[in-house]
Amino acid sequence: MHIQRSEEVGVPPGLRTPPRTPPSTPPASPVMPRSATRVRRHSAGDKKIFGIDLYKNVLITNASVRSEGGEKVSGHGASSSGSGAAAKRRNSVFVKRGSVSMEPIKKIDLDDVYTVYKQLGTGRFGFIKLAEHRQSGMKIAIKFFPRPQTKQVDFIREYNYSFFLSPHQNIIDTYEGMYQSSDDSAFFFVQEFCPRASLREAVEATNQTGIGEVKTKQVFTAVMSAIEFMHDENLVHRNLKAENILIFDSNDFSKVKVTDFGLTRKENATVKYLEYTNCYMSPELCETVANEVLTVNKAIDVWALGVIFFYCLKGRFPWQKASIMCKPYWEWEQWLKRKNPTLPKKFNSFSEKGLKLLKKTLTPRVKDRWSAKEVRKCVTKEKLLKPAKAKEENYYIYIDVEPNKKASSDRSGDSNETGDGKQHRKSTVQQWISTTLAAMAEISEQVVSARDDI
Ligand SMILES: Nc1ncnc2c1ncn2[C@@H]1O[C@H](COP(=O)(O)OP(=O)(O)OP(=O)(O)O)[C@@H](O)[C@H]1O
Repeated sequence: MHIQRSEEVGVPPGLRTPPRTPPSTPPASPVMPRSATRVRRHSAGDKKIFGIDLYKNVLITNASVRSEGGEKVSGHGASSSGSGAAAKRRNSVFVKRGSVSMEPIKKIDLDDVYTVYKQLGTGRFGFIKLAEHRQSGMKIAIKFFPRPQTKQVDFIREYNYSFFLSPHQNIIDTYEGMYQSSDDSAFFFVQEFCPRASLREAVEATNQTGIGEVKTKQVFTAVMSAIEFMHDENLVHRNLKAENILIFDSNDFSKVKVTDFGLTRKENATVKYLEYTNCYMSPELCETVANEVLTVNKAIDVWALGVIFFYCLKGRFPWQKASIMCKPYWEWEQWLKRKNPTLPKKFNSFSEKGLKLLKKTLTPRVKDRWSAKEVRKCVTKEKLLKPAKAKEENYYIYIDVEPNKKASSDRSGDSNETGDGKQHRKSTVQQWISTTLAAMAEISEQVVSARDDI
């Protein structure tokens, strides 16, 4: 299936759609991103159009990826088992060979088409370089996937999600075409270049003060539009982080786009967990052991959004890892579970609604997490921080604690800590140590039993 581009409005010369059959000579130019066509922007109606056209293709790709030995996707009934029904389904997939998702990977000599400049970023799976399209002089970003480390199916999947999500105004534009360097060293595809910075760099530039409420609202309006769009289509990004949010203008943050769809999967797909954690990962991800199979859930993205929200406003991360072995996380969890009456100090500057957003995104109970829509409503409509004067006060103390403990917890924000306060703090640390030790013992038991299962 190919989406028609009858009117290629505003396309620079030389950036037209390529012929559907692969040219015998290397393409003279990258081709236009889907968003350069006259595809109307994100609205309820558009989603329907995309839902039929775009995502059928993404599903096809997923199915073809499955049949080539990729991960299993539950919910669509396909498997690589080779049963009669599955074979039939695979056939129907291959009938679609003329579709964009099945187009060939073209081998080109990079230097014939582009002048490649500096590296813009590196990730776990590849690297991005700034380049200039020789024919048009246009600056573009090339995403490289080194071979042989990158499996072809992973490259095709990422290209397809990136390309088909491109029409959304808050998602990076990906130009049509999958390529392979002539020396076989890498696969690559081409994206629009973001000349400014990622959200990570923007926040780091504030020296741990955060980008403030106005810019946070701007960033979240854009990001939530993209994520709501993906979630409505039952796609989960799975790698939301400040590095993957690109800011095109550093002054008012009016153009913000989400990138990196390398881990994007359909909701309910089953994936193997790899031994890797970062500070955006939810506790259910941090708790898994290597090679454990997980079901993809939108709540993974919602947790990461909570971390990004905190990061934007505070200029630092709430914790390194959402595990009770990480004290800052443990303290937050204890407060959420009402086991500790005192809100950790780093959350004091949030307004009642800002704190509610954190409670409803950074909750270990997956079922209690908000939807992307609820996050967007709260961020865009509510006041997120307390007025500057009130920031030092600690309003959020649960009242259902023993009276003698309450006296000390009320004063926990004071620098002149009393004996009671010190005692309380000491017992909190002791409690954390004993919980951590117990959890470590439990986890090592789980690891042993997981190995025994194999
Ligand atoms: N179009 C672009 N323009 C400018 N910079 C970009 C662009 N795309 C990505 N970058 C920068 O390069 C970094 C790495 O890119 P990307 O996240 O796509 O790689 P990755 O290998 O998928 O990384 P990860 O380890 O997160 O999976 C990004 O964090 C971003 O800061």
